[in-house]
Amino acid sequence: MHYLSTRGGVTSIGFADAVTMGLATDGGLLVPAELPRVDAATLRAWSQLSFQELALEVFTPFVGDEIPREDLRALIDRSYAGFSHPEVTPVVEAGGARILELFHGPTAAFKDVALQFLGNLFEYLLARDGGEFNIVGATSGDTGSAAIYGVRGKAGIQVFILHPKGRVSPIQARQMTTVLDDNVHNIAVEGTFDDAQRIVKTLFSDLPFKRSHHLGAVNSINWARILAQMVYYFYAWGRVSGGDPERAVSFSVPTGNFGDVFAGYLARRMGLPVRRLVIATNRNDILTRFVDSGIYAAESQVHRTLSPAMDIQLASNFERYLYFLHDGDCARVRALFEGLREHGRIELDAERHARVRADFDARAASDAETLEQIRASYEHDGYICCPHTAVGVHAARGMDDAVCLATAHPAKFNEAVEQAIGRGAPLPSSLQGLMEREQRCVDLPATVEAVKSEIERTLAATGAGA
Ligand SMILES: Cc1ncc(COP(=O)(O)O)c(C=O)c1O
Ligand SMILES: N[C@@H](CCOP(=O)(O)O)C(=O)O
Repeated sequence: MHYLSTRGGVTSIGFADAVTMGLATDGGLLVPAELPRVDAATLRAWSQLSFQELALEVFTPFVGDEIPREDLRALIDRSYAGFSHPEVTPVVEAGGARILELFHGPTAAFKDVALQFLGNLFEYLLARDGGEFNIVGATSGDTGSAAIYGVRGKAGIQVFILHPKGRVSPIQARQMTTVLDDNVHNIAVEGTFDDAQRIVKTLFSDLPFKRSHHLGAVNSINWARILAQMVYYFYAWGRVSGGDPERAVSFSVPTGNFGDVFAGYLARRMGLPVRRLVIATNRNDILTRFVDSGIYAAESQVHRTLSPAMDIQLASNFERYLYFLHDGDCARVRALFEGLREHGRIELDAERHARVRADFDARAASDAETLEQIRASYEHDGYICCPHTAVGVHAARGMDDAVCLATAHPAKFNEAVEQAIGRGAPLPSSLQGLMEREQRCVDLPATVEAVKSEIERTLAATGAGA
């Protein structure tokens, strides 16, 4: 399998290079040159597999012969051994909905599904090919801790995680800042998640800096994130349909950076029987407005909501979707992003807009609706969902075939949960004792220069880097 950039500046690299490159060197995102098709017989066979066996089958065509099958199997097994549920991502009937629980990993959010694998993959590639990785990532709360848990203590890897100061939940902040391994470096920036993401993308676009400091990406700009997140769509479909290829299901996906729902979109393009894909947003509803109007335009500010991990204006993976929407026309994608930079908007013609509406439904939930959904699910049978999950369950109301993605454990957001139902969710053992532990984090202004010098200073002190 070969990978290319959505903007055309990278035309043919292999899987390992795509994973280590992260953001494409021309500023675009890497996508597979072709998508394998999954036929009805394969779907039937896959529906019988365990999560780990299924991951091996889904990954294989994308990895090609770059990693021997037994090595890939071992990587997958190691990545999911630490999940607390034997099914890894079980589907449950709860709170009056059908829920795909994605929070049974070490940091209690769906990011673990991909980042446990990516951490092990980085380690494998380093052991095989030599070198080092200095990972730089931006987080609105969950990617950060999942990345840190994916690579903490791993030789040859340093990880720098930028989070927006005061804009992640107290538990999310502690999950990151209480990890004191020497290779973990937390940076709280005075700004929003979009500021942090812009800084990270700027560093990756500074090719001399990227190359000399061996930067690696853990955000969903990294293709391996999308690949690993596709697996649970196939898994959930198998559990719900019993493997009947005639039976399509819908998915409702709480959305911020567009990585998760994009993984579902690709799974459908590969042949997974998906009826509707619902983009569920909070008040930061650029994607909902895009589906409704065909116009992608950020508002003047990011709104603080009860689902803070989705307080995002510009969605990273939207570019990958535009690439597929324009049938792989890289010049067109490049022009659209130049237009976004110059005029602050992308506007589709009527024909493309109709295709978007065929690809997705989109609904936004206010904080009041989010609280009301947490309450309704709880009153149904005592099931507590996190506010992000509640946004997705709310968006799926009235759909009888929907699987709602539960993206985080509710105890990570107990302030919102308490507001809704008057009590918090019990803390899983992985989240206990965090508030009492020692922390390490530096505060920085939201500028590229400040972050760059902090990375250089830290790498010089650790003896890693250039
Ligand atoms: C709990 C939670 N739900 C949903 C999302 C949205 O996922 P995505 O960014 O892949 O759209 C995020 C982070 O982005 C998250 O942390
Ligand atoms: N909500 C995310 C934002 C970053 O998204 P990613 O999928 O691109 O890593 C978070 O929790 O950090």
